Amino acid sequence: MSDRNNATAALADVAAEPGVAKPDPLLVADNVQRSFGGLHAVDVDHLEIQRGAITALIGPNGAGKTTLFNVLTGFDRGGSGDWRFEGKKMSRLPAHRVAHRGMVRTFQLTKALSRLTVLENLQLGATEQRGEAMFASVVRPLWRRQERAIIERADALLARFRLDHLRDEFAGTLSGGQRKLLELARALMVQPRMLMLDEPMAGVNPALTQSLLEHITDLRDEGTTICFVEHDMDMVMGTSDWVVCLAEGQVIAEGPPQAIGSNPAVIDAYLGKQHGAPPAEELTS
Ligand SMILES: Nc1ncnc2c1ncn2[C@@H]1O[C@H](COP(=O)(O)OP(=O)(O)OP(=O)(O)O)[C@@H](O)[C@H]1O
Repeated sequence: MSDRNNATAALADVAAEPGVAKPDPLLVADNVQRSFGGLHAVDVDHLEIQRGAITALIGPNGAGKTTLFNVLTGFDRGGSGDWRFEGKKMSRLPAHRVAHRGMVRTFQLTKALSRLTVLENLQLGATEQRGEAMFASVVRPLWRRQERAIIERADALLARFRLDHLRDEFAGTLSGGQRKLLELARALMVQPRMLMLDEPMAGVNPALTQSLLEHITDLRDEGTTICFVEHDMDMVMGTSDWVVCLAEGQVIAEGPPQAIGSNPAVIDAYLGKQHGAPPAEELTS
């Protein structure tokens, strides 16, 4: 049985209901809330993410997907609630400690990072997420050993993602798809157990789409749990084992991709919005 079949089989008996329990959850979140002034951007009662599966987080523009990612990964510490990773409390830990425990999110390449080389981006990915820079800088032999290990890992990832020929180029010169691969490689520098991908397909040309999809499913097949936010419904339907739909901060539906495409609450949520609504036929295709 392929790993996608394994992940799908593990979820086969799970009811398609918001907040439903999973057989082997890696992440369990309760009462996660984040408001901006009077706006309840995130208000999730209960959410479980199945270990070893690819979970897509969908929803119309402004549904709260990115905010939920930011709160769970410690990049936005203004939220409240209780969430556990491997059964251990993670709520309100700073991002580097969340990453140290194994939950890492990707970031779009910023202007500042564009001025670093591809290799430097990966080196930074290894240290910033670990929060060990200060300690390491006073223990030089240890620092040198770590630095060598970091470069070896970076080179292995560059080869894996076929970016090795771009190792010493400025990241700003990369194409949209190559940037996405670099973002993925940066996150993998710390060998995460759970990868949170924010719009992995945005700005990727069709030539690189398939290769990016294969990298993501390979990571799942190697045992990494993946959760991604994505507007591209082809990717959601073609890649995910489970889909969670947010609207106005709440989980309004979840289930296997085929069931979500025809779920009336999901179609209503998209059609009720002026922007970011995929046509109904895209949801059901
Ligand atoms: N820093 C902020 N200050 C004020 N409001 C914010 C802030 N961040 C997000 N919001 C608001 O919270 C709501 C949820 O935004 P969020 O970006 O999480 O949605 P999303 O589902 O990721 O949307 P999109 O698909 O368009 O990226 C929106 O109404 C947004 O305007």
